[in-house]
Amino acid sequence: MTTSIRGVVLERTDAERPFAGSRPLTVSTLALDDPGPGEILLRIEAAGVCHSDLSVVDGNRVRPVPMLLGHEAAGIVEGLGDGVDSLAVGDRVVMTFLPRCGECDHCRTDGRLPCRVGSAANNEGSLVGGGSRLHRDGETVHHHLGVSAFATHAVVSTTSVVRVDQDVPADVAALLGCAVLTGGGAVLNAGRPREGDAVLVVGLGGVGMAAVLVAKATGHRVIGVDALPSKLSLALDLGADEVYTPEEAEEKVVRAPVVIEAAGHPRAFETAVALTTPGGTTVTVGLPRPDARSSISPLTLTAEARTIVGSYLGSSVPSRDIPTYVDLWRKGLLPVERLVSSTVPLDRLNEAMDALAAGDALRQLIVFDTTP
Ligand SMILES: NC(=O)c1ccc[n+]([C@@H]2O[C@H](COP(=O)([O-])OP(=O)(O)OC[C@H]3O[C@@H](n4cnc5c(N)ncnc54)[C@H](O)[C@@H]3O)[C@@H](O)[C@H]2O)c1
Ligand SMILES: [Zn+2]
Ligand SMILES: [Zn+2]
Repeated sequence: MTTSIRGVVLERTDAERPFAGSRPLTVSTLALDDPGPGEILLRIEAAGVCHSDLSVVDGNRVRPVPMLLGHEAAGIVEGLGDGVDSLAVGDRVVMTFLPRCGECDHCRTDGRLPCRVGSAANNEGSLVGGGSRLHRDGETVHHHLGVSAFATHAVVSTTSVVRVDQDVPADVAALLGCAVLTGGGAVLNAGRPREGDAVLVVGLGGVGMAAVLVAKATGHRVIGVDALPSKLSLALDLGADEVYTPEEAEEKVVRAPVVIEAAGHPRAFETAVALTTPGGTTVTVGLPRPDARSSISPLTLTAEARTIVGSYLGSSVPSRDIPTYVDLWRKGLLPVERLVSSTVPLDRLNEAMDALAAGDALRQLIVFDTTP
């Protein structure tokens, strides 16, 4: 059995983006297989547009095509595969972009290393159960990061989701799955600021701004750095204490003991290291092109005892960390919904990618008609 769905498929990568006038994303009707053992069928409620989707479109992250994009989303469980007893039909879940087997050597590092099994499936564009559940006119369409949420429905592994209570609205739940887990985890799991430490964030998109919110929610002074003045004023609105362009920050010798790089640009990584105080930690979250190279002096690490930490999915264990963010949100300390800069219909995804590439958006959210 299959379900007929509507979804946004990337037909080919588009290195000419932005503003090339090319339209590599099309809305297609696809056949979605029933969930297999350990899998669930979800009705998607809301999905955010992240730079990691754009990076597949522009070829910076090389993935197999055709691929149904979207990896930051929330949905309602509509069907259960064999052996699924941890979830019930009607549950709301946060989708996370790295399935977690919970048993491999990487999963035993408490979130520091991305699950081996999940990473291998993500690189192939398949589900951890093997193969794809998405087809179009007899052709296989690949999954994006085990999620593929730019669609009316999805089939995913239960290891890709975390259940949340119904009081957490769909827009908040969606953003918890990538921006908040990644930006928040970069601060709490990887940067680990001590009481009184300032947190500096380089790159104030959806992920960096989530880092700003989580750092503020946990009592830290926050410094925001971005190349775009519009992002600096937004960061002040969201609670940053000070904001600078990279040039201003270097000129004024602004420094912090925990610095998060969330830009995905080699120059931003250099800025992040330069703005880290001696003895401090630079956490790099951005995913630049594979051939990108940065230049830093090894001496700034040795003689001044700095640490550089890489962090994927915020070094998170999603089932442990999402409830923490939900608690902060319930207390009014983490206004996740403020990361939504606009809502877009499914058939405007090409324009949404252009807006993101131009720096004109934080999180653009696709919302679906949720009447059953
Ligand atoms: N590690 C992970 O698990 C993970 C998860 C999600 C996203 N990402 C990556 O994190 C990065 C940020 O994602 P996003 O969705 O927030 O992107 P975004 O495009 O919304 O934001 C990036 C921001 O960086 C700024 N920027 C670019 N170059 C800069 C520079 N040299 N100095 C200062 N600021 C600069 C841009 O103006 C923009 O505001 C991307 O590379 C994305 O692929 C990583
Ligand atoms: Zn993402
Ligand atoms: Zn694992």
